[in-house]
Parts: sequence; structure tokens; C-alpha cells
Amino acid sequence: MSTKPPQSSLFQVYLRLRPPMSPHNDDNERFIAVEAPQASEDEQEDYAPAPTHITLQPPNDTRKRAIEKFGFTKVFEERATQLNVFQDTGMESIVRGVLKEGRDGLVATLGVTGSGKSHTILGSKSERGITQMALDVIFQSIGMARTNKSLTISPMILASLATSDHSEAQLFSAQSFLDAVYGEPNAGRSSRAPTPLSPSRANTPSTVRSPEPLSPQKRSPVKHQHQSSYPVSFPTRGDSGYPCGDETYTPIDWSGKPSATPSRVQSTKIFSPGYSTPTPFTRSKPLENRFTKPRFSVFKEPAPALLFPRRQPRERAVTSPRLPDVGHLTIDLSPNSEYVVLVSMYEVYNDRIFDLLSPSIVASQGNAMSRGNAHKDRRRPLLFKSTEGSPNRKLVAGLRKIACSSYEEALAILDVGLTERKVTGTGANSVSSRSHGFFCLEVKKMVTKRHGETSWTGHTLTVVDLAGSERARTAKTAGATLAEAGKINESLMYLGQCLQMQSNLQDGIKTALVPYRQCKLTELLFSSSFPSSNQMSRGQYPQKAIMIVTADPLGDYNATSQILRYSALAREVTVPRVPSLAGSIVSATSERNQSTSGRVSLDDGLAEELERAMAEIARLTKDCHNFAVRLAEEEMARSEAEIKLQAAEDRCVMIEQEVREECWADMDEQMEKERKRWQAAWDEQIGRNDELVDKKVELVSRGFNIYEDPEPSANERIEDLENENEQLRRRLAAMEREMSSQSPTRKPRAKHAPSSPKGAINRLGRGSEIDNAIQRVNQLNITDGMFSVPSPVPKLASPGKKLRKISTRKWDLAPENEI
Ligand SMILES: Nc1ncnc2c1ncn2[C@@H]1O[C@H](COP(=O)(O)OP(=O)(O)OP(=O)(O)O)[C@@H](O)[C@H]1O
Repeated sequence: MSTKPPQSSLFQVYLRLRPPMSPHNDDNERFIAVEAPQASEDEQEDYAPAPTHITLQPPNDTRKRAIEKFGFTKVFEERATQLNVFQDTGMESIVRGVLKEGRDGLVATLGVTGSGKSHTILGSKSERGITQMALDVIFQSIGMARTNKSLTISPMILASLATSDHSEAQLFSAQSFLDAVYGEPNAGRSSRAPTPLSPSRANTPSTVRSPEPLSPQKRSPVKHQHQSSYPVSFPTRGDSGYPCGDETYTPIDWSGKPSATPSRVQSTKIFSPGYSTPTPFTRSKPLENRFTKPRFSVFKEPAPALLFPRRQPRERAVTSPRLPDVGHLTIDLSPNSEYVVLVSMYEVYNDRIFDLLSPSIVASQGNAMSRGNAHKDRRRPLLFKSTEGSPNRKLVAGLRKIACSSYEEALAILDVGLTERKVTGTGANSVSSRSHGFFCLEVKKMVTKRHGETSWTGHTLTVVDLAGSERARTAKTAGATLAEAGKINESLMYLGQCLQMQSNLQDGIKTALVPYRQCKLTELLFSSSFPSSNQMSRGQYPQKAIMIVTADPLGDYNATSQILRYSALAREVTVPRVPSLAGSIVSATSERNQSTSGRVSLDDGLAEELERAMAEIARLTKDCHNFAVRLAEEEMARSEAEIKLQAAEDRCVMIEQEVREECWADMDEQMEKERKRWQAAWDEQIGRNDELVDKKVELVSRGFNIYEDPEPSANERIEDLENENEQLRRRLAAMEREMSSQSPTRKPRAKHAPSSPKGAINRLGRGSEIDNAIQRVNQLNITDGMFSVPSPVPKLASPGKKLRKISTRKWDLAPENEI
């Protein structure tokens, strides 16, 4: 079983076994046995070969499981130190690739929860992890090559770095960033994530300092209060020359002289609504002009651009672990070169990418982020995409990148990012990472071109602390934590599929391409492994990558065997041969035959039959063995299917939860809309009422002006009266006609006859009435003089009196309905 990684290998895979948490922890049975390395003949005698294979011994339960043997590039046993791991995994060559050979590097840890991934990557209180050691090697190597030993990252350097960055990043100097994070005293917040030096990490197994295991009472569901002790002296405002705080800055030109006309760097960055002011150092447009016309301006850095929940400034600067020492691993770089290290950090949580150095601010929580599992994740996810400056290669766009000039600064940034990482306490690990953490160390080298123009080239070392796979039953997770675990297991399953493709390639099985686009995690891990031929021709080579698989030999057998199956470079299954009953009978018989030979001679027929039986038994035994192997394979397939089912179930739970959350969000939104609508209507009504009251008050304050109809003029009165007169005449005529029609036999009375005797009038019935009416009408031939404007004190009978009389008559004569 060869484990030499072939040319097609994407990852070198190492296995690291975790020491027991307590020396007396012998409750669980050890199920991993490290095979003694076989020294090859051509190897020198004084060279002790490292083990490469392990055997996984299934527990003695009723399920007769096969023994599996796995091969790795190298196996680190429990006693291996952090330095052993750093050196023997070839970290130095990976760092060299980044610094000198123009190759990206990737180191990732994979393992069951609690198996020691974070310990390997980030170290403990007493020992540094791979990340810190790599940073140390990088800064020591750069320091030796640097012309200017006390380099401070000036705004000019930042601006030129921003220009050469293709990832639409927001660039800050470490000093201004740390100033923003720790600027205000007494405004701190508690840290939840494990920092390499946090007390939660002080609980180390017996091989390290802490002798006591973590008792259940001491276990806390979240990380402890942030207590970093990096010897970082935090800058005061403006001491770096970098714009910050309330000071104003004079625009300067590329040569460093003050510029007459301030002009803002035109940024291509589009900011989310959460960021009210743009960051000054993002890539600007047009790209080529930024250096050929080296003119930019420095502005006061607007405070909201560096929004960050404020933390307590560190009160004491205890020395961080400087061990293991990696001074001997320094890499020779070309002298008189200028380098800057950009640190960025993000996590993949629920298949979405979140920047760990730019958390969102939740106003209602007093600048604290809603990041507990119980809260909604309000952070803005970032995209992994091709950008304008990098059309052929996908990048995490819009990250915050912090330019660090020293190891201490880089550690302090790392510390800030780690406190933002999702972690929680589970039944399997009191400080369990709930996301895949990516720590990117980008080393930029300044290149001066022929005409004095400068630009930056660089490559990245990405250190990945993967979240641990876990079984819900073991980890005793529920609710959101269970849903997280579902997502973690799913992404690890995709990662496993990609790694299995690698071992298939090694075995010469040419299957489909590595399916790395299935989820964000595999995309991020593998996309630099397959540069296009176009990229290769431009000097971009596949990344150098190593995977450190961690395993606890006393931990969960099923989960560990699953991870090992995914990740091992080689695998062999053996079924333990159980001595069969038939075999023992046969051998016993043959022995007896041999012992009695010479004394009793069996007849030939019996001997032949016995031989046939033995052959049959041998065939059956072989069949039986084959079946057992197949059964073992089937069992493995079944356990894989079970894991997939579990992942699918977890996914269902998560989808349900997401749908619920979406519904709630929708309902909240609707309610908010409705509330706003009602509020607007209410405000409008109140406004109207106020207006009305104001008007009334104004009216009262002005006094009432009573409106009176104007007196009719004399002509109008005459006209009215004439109309009335005319009406009456017509009425009269009508009445006369009526009367004449009542007694057609009688002669109509002479029109101008002298007044008739009383008896005649009475006979006519209404004759006297008509006469009266005629008389009255005649009286209405009133002269114009009657309506001359009355004098205030009338001497004669006033026209008013006459009018009153007329109106009385009108009443008398008018038909009933008009009245
Ligand atoms: N090689 C080691 N030497 C000393 N202590 C170790 C080692 N590996 C792990 N530990 C300790 O074991 C505990 C669990 O380790 P760690 O937190 O690194 O697990 P993990 O795999 O990262 O878990 P998760 O996936 O849940 O985050 C820690 O207290 C850590 O200090």
C-alpha cells in the first residue's frame, strides 16, 4: 500500500494523534494502532523513518466490523510537538513558496470535533500554533531583507497597495485598525471565541502543562472574557501619520508634498447600506493611471468606515508564547526589497462567507453584534467571485485587509478576528468551532519598474481551521447548534468526496473531475489547485497544500473512521480470519492420520473422500472470506449512507428553520410597513387637527366680521314689485276666466259697471272679493317716488309701511301651496 503522493495529488495528508486529556483516562479503548515504519534498504542507517500507516481496530461489539488500514504522508504520534508538526509537514517549503516561488500555500486541519485542529493551527497558552510560527518565519525573513528596518505603513503605501489589489478589499493599517477597535476605554465587550491565549485554551492534555481535565462544572458554553496578552503596544491617535480621529490632513501628492487641490481617491467599492462612509483605501479607477500619474490625496479617515464594537484596551502586556522558536527556519530573500503583510480573516458559516474583521453593528444592542446562536445573523455575507481586476480567478471580494509591519501587529489582528469567530460549547468540546475559519497572510512585495513606477506582487498563505464533524448523539446538540452541525457535516462530506477523488487518482482510477464547486468550503480550498492554462502562462502555479488530519485514538470510533476514510491517501480493508470449526476438524483429522500412519492404514476410498471434503471446506472458507470482505464493504457503504441521511435530515431541520426565520422576517416587515402606514395617517390627522385649531385661534384673535347682505337698490325693489304686480294680474285674469266659466248661462258682468248693489254681489258669491282685488291691484300703480331712498327720519308715511301692506296682501292672495 503506497502512500507516496503522486504528481496529481492536491494535498499532502498528515495524521496527528491527540494525546489523552488526562493520564488516567482509560475508560475508552484505544482503537488506533500506529504501524511501525518499514525502513527501506536505500535509506541511511541513522535516519529513523517516520510511520505512515495506522490500523483502525473496531471495538469489540456485536457488529463484526472489518479492520481498516490507512496510509498517510506521515503519522504524528501523541508525543509530537507543535514544532515537529510545523517542520515535518513541510511548512517551511510552503512559506518559501509564498515568499520566493510565487506559489500560494494552503494548510488545513480536518478532524472530528475536539480532536485538536484548533490546537494545531492556533496553539495554546504555552505553545504557538502553525499560524503564529508561519507569521514569525515570514516577518523574520522579511525583516532581514528589508531596507527600512522601521517601516511604518504610510497612507501612500496603503494607497498603492489598494491599487494593486484585485479583490475590492478595504485596506487599513494595523495601527489605525487597532486604534479603532481599542480606541475607547470602558466600552469593551466580551469575547466569545477562543484565542490562542484565552483561559479556555489553557486546558490542555497531560503532555502539556495543565494536569487537570476540564470538569463539567468548569465548562462554559461560550468562550471566556477576552484576555489577550500579546505584547502589543497600541498606538495613540495619529501617531503613525495615518489619518484617524478628529485631526484633519492636508492632501499630499505622490512625492509626499502637500497638494494644492484636494481630490478624493475615486473608489470602485460599492458599500452596503450598513456602511455610511466609504473607506479611503480601496482600489481606485482607472487602474493604470494610479501609478503613472502618482497623485492621490489623504483625507481624514471617516470614523464610520472603521466601525467595530469597541473593546477594553489591554491593561497588561504579558509576553505571548515565543515557543517553539522558529528562528532557524528563516528564508533568505533578495535584499533591499520592501514587503508588506496583509492579514485578512473570514469564516464560512452555513455555507456563507463572513468577514471576521468587519462585523456588523446592531444598533439595538449597543454596538454589539448579534452573533450568538440564539440571535439572527445580521452580517453581510461576502461573495466568492471573479472581479474586474481578476476576471479569470475567483476571490473573496470586499474583505477588510490589514497591513501589518510587525509580527506583534499581525498577532493582535489575528486576536481581534478570532474573538469574532462562531464558537459554542457542545457535549464533545467546550470550545467548539462552529464555522470553518480562514486566516489569510498575503505577502506583498514592492516591484519597481523601469520608469520608476512601482507596483506590488504577492502570494497568500491561507491557514484553515475547519469545524469538526460531529454526531448529534455524541455532541448532544439541539436546535440551532444541531442545524449548524448539519451544515458542517454536509460541507465536510463534500470535502471528503473531493479528497476521495484525489486518492482515486492516485490509485490510477480516472473518474470524474474533482467536484469542488459543490459548496463554498471546497470552492475556497480547491480553486487555487486548478489554475487555468492562461493563468499558468502568467506565472500562477497550483497552490502547495497540506491537510493535517487530527484524531483522538480514544474518541468516537465511527466519526473518526469516517474522517480517515475520506482523507487517507491509501486504504486497505482486512477481515479478521476467524478459525473455522471445519478447518480445525480437518486439521485434527489429518494430524491424527499422520500420527496413526503405519499402524492403521485407512482404505483408499475414505482417504479420497476426506481429501474432497477438505477441498470443499477450503473452497467454502474462501467464499466465506470473500463474503465477509463484501459484507465489510457493504457495512461501510451503509455507514456512509447513514451519515448522508443524517446530513440530509440535519439539512431538513435547517431549511425548516430558515423558512421559519424568513416567514418571521416577512411578517416583521409587513407589520413594520403597516405600522408606518398607520403612523403616517395618524401624523397626518394630527397635522390637520393642528391646522384647524390654528385657524380657529387665528380667527378668534382677529375678531369676528359679520357679513350682511347689501340693501337692495331702488330699481331692484321696483323690479320686484312690478314682477309681483304682473303675477297678480295674471292670477286675477285667471280667476275671472274661471268665474265666467262657472255659469255660462248668465251674462258676464259689464266691466266698468258702477258698483253693484249688495244683493247682486252676494249672488255672484265672490264678486266683492274680485272687486276688492282689482282695487288693490290698481292701488299698486305706485309712483317711482315712493322708492326714493328713505331719509333716516321719515316725515310722511314710510314706504316700509306700504311694503308691509303689500306683503300682507300677497299672503292673502297667494295660493296655498306657495304659502
Ligand atoms: N496535540 C495536542 N496537545 C495538547 N493539547 C491538545 C492537543 N490537541 C488538542 N489538545 C487540546 O484538546 C482540546 C480540544 O482541542 P481543539 O479545541 O483544538 O479541538 P478541535 O478539533 O479544534 O475542536 P472543534 O472542531 O470542536 O473546534 C483543547 O483543550 C486542546 O488544547
